[in-house]
Amino acid sequence: MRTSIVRSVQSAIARSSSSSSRTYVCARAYSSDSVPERKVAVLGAAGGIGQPLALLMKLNPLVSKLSLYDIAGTPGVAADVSHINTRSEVCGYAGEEHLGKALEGADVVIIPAGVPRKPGMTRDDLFNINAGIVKSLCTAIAKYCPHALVNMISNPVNSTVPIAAEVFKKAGTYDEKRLFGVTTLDVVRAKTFYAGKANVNVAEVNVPVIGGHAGITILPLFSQATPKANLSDEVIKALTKRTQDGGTEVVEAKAGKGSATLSMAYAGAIFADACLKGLNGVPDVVECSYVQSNVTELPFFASKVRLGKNGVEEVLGLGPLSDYEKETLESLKPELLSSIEKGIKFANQS
Ligand SMILES: NC(=O)C1=CN([C@@H]2O[C@H](COP(=O)(O)OP(=O)(O)OC[C@H]3O[C@@H](n4cnc5c(N)ncnc54)[C@H](O)[C@@H]3O)[C@@H](O)[C@H]2O)C=CC1
Ligand SMILES: O=C([O-])CC(=O)C(=O)O
Repeated sequence: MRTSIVRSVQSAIARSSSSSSRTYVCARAYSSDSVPERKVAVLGAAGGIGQPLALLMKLNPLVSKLSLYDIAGTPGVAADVSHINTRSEVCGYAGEEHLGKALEGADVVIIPAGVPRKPGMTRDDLFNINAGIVKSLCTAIAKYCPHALVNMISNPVNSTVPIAAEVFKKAGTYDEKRLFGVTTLDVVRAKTFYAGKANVNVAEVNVPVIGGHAGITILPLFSQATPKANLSDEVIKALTKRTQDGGTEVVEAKAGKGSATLSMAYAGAIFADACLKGLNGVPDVVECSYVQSNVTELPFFASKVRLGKNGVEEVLGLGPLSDYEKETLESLKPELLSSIEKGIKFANQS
C-alpha cells in the first residue's frame, strides 16, 4: 500500500503537465486493463475522515470507480480529488435520494459517517446518533450492493458492526464474510508506539491487536510483536494502555474539534486496500479486523483475518498469549459483550 501510494504520487507528479478543469459530478481519468474494475464507495465522504480517505482511495491503483457519498458537500470533494491524474473515475453524490446510485455495483463500501467524540465522551456516547445512521446506510447497502464488502469505521464499532449484521440478516443478505469493523488504527498505533520503545525500524514492526475498538476492549498482543525486543512488564503495560487510549489522546489534543481523522484515513485506506487485494486473488493478505468470530465465546471479536475473493477467508486464532494478555482478555469480555448486545437490541427494536 505504502509503495503503491508513493508510486501513484510520483507518477502523478511526472504526468502533471496538463490537467483540464471539470465541473461535472463524475470525472473519468484513464482506464487500465491490467487489474480488475473495482468500485469503492465512501459514505460520509465529506467529513474529517472521509475527505483524506477519498484522497487516499483516489491514489489507489486498484480502484476504478470512486463513489463519494454524504448528506452534503460531496460534489466539491469529488470535483477536487477527480483532478488527480490517477486511474479512478470519481463521482460525488449528496443527499439520500442519490444513495442508491452511489452504492450500485460497489465492491467495497467504507463507512466513516456519523458524529465523532468530544473530550469527556466515550465512543458509546455516540451510540444514540450513529446507530441510526449506520442502520439506514446498511439498509441501503442490503438493497443496492448486497455483495459488497462493508468496512465499518463509524463508532462505537463494537456495536455498529452487530447493528449492520442484524440489518443484513433482516434483509436476507447477511454474509458474515463480508462485514468488517475497521480496527486497523489500533494496529497502526500499536506498531508506532512499540517501535518507539523497542527502538526498531517502525516499517518492520508487526503487532496483532485483538478484542474490540474501545478502551479496555482493545488488546494489543505485544508478546507476539516482531521484531522481538526485551521490554519490561511495566513498559508493556504502559504501551498497552497508550494503545487503548490512543483515540482519547487525539480527542483531547483536538480539544473539541473532533477525533482522529488523518491517521484513521490512513488506516482505513490500508484496510480497504487489503480487501481489494483479497478480492483480486492476491494470496496471504492478513489484517486484524472485528468480525463475526468463534475464536472466543463472543459473537464478534477482532483478530487476524485472512482476506480472499469472498471477503473473510479465515478468522485466525489468537496464538500464544502472555499471562497479562490472558487476564486482560478475560476482563474485556463483559464490556465487549454488552456493546454487542446493545447493538443487536437496537437493530431489532427500532
Ligand atoms: N474505527 C475507528 O478506528 C475510528 C472511527 N472513527 C469514527 O468515525 C466517524 C466519523 O468521524 P469524522 O469523520 O471525524 O466525523 P465528521 O463529523 O468529520 O464526519 C462525518 C461525516 O458523516 C456525514 N454523515 C452524517 N450522517 C450521514 C448519513 N446519514 N449518511 C452519510 N453521511 C453522513 C457528515 O455529514 C460528515 O460529513 C465517527 O463516528 C468517529 O467516532 C473515528 C476515528 C477512528
Ligand atoms: O477515539 C475516537 O473517538 C475515535 C477512534 O475510534 C479512534 O481514534 O480510535
